[in-house]
Amino acid sequence: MPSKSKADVAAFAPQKLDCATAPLPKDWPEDVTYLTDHTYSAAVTADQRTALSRTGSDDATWSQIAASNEALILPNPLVEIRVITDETHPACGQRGLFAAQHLAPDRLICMYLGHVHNNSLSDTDPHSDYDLSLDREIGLSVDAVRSGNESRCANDYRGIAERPNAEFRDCYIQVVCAKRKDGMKWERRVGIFVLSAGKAGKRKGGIKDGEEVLVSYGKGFWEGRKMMATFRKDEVMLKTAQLALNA
Ligand SMILES: C[S@@+](CC[C@H](N)C(=O)[O-])C[C@H]1O[C@@H](n2cnc3c(N)ncnc32)[C@H](O)[C@@H]1O
Repeated sequence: MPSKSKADVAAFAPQKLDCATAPLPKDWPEDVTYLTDHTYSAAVTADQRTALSRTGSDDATWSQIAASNEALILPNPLVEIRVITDETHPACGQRGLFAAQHLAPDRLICMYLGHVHNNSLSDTDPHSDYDLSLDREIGLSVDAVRSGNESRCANDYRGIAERPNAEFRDCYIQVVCAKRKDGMKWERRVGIFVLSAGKAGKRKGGIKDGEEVLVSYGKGFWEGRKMMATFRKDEVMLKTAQLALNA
């Protein structure tokens, strides 16, 4: 297993979360199911599921997140979803994710939850803007278009700020497992983390209370949207993608 950070493992106390009774975050979209954990497509094989809890040589440095981590409380107390009303914001009218308190460098903000599917064409929604690779080697991604948590509201920094203040990072999370002696196992997830302070400490301030949490989707995301917009003759989508690419 990867090395454990003391802060992450000190207070292990698995939470039993109930989707049906968990209160929804403020401004949660009505047509999207709020998830307390991933759901899995029937096309995901037992081997792929098992591979998610197997560790490899590249992941020795990944954080291990205990079930007691504050970012796993529902709704997440570290962030708040807001509908953006600022007309200069490129995602005006949509939602964004904002810090509800100061967030220090490297802190886990939230897990990227959604429907885990395999990367075959038949199990992938090509129109989803919420699909994130979980593990390329295992061939799994997580799509939050119809179900997810606060993380699905994180916008890309382009056209909003000079640079991102957060990033998607691979990690392990403690999950309950009746088959194991100790009743738990580590399973891989992707989380949104505050960027590290950097060697020169330029980002040591982390994310301020009230600041928008901004990640980078990567240039490929916007190039893909540009291509789709051209194909669909969707002028608004094309303009947004071009603006993001120019930013
Ligand atoms: C994962 S969602 C982010 C949350 C989204 N704003 C919402 O309300 O659900 C991705 C979509 O958000 C919008 N978006 C995110 N970052 C943007 C940016 N920098 N400029 C313009 N639109 C952005 C785009 O419509 C994109 O397809």
